[in-house]
Amino acid sequence: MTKQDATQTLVILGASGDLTARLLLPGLGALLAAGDAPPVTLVGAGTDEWDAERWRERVATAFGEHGKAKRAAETLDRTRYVRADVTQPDDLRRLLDGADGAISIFFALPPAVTVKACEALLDVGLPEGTRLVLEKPFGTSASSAASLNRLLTRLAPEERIHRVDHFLGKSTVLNILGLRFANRIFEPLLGSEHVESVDIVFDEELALEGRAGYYDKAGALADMIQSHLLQILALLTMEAPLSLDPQVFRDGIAEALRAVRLWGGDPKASSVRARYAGYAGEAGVDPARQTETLAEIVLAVDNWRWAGVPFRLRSGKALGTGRKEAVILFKEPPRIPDGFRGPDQPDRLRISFGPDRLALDFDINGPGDPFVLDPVTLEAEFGPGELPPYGEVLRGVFEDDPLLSVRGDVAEQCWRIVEPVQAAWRAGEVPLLEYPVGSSGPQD
Ligand SMILES: O=C1O[C@H](COP(=O)(O)O)[C@@H](O)[C@H](O)[C@H]1O
Repeated sequence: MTKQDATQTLVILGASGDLTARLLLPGLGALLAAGDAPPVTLVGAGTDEWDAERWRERVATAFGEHGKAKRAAETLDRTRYVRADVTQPDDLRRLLDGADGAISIFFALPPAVTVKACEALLDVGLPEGTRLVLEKPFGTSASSAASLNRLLTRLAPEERIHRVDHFLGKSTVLNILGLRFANRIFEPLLGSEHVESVDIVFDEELALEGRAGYYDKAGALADMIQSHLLQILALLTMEAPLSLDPQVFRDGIAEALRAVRLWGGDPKASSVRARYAGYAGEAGVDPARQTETLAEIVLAVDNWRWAGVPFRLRSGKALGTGRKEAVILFKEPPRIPDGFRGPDQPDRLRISFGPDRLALDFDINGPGDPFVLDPVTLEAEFGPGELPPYGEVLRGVFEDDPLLSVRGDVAEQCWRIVEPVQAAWRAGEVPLLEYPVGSSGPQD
């Protein structure tokens, strides 16, 4: 039997939630249609009173056209929904009874419920080889992440624990590795000798999209910066790994993040928080909570290569322009020969996360007068990856390959980095600014 023929059971805890419908099931559908997918038995567990037909319809809608592919159609035929309280061992036992082949349990749950479900699983006892797949946010602080890590290691070894960061399944994000480590031309320039600053920006036009229940408790800092943007920062700053072996590669990520601190150590000078006008009145929002919908922090990567280079990480919702890119701004040349005239645009490498594109901005002698400088841009399109990010994440899970999942110590590091900012915000040391919907964010 080949690896592709080995049956898998995917149990989704939190199956009636938004994440399952919006991202997880479409990702599964795409993976099942991709050709080399294993047969997957899908079990959905949630608190809603759904019958089998309602669940099947939900899965079929999320699969869309992919549902016609052989593997996806088989999954649709076999899928079942179980109404369950996933914090109760007896309910969990019922879910796992009769599971085929290797089991993956996906926790699409809020952090507090995830902890309770893991505690209940200790009572159940898991079949050998079970994988645990955990959505972000992984804990709510460095210490809660550490205690969740301790709990998880009582259930499964680290290599079977997949902490999901779907940005690590995005082809452009992964292309940072190819760009840096499969070419000679960029890597020698990446460091404090040549780089002035780095911006990692994920500005969205989207607002809450009916996700207030989750988002209002998380806020932009935890939703985007503590997780996704720090992973991008790690990929941009890590040293060349010896290989893409998960242990080696994730050691590199961990080492990069261990060097990260708040720029200047002062959250008042190095962070901005804001929310869009009208947010407090939206359905499901608790105005007393002071949740930010835009966060910005400046970080230092305090190691030999990057010391002195500020990294600005920013993400916001309901903005006028969806700007999603990492921009590496290079220093001015030491001297431009006398006699050159014209525009002097900064040299920049822009890695865009949607549309997936790479652009290099620099100056050359343009047409006409040879001593007049013209700005030019070299662009390359990446094209989409074979699978959407959640499809890529699930492929890693089914293949027992934790390469694209966040290791336990890394999750703790990411909280360690943002905690001084969270503490200063909670203490009211940094004002909560407001910005109009559709604007470019708070004005200075
Ligand atoms: O995880 C999240 O990511 C999305 C942005 O990622 P995308 O792949 O959908 O572009 C963000 O909108 C959401 O708030 C956050 O939870």
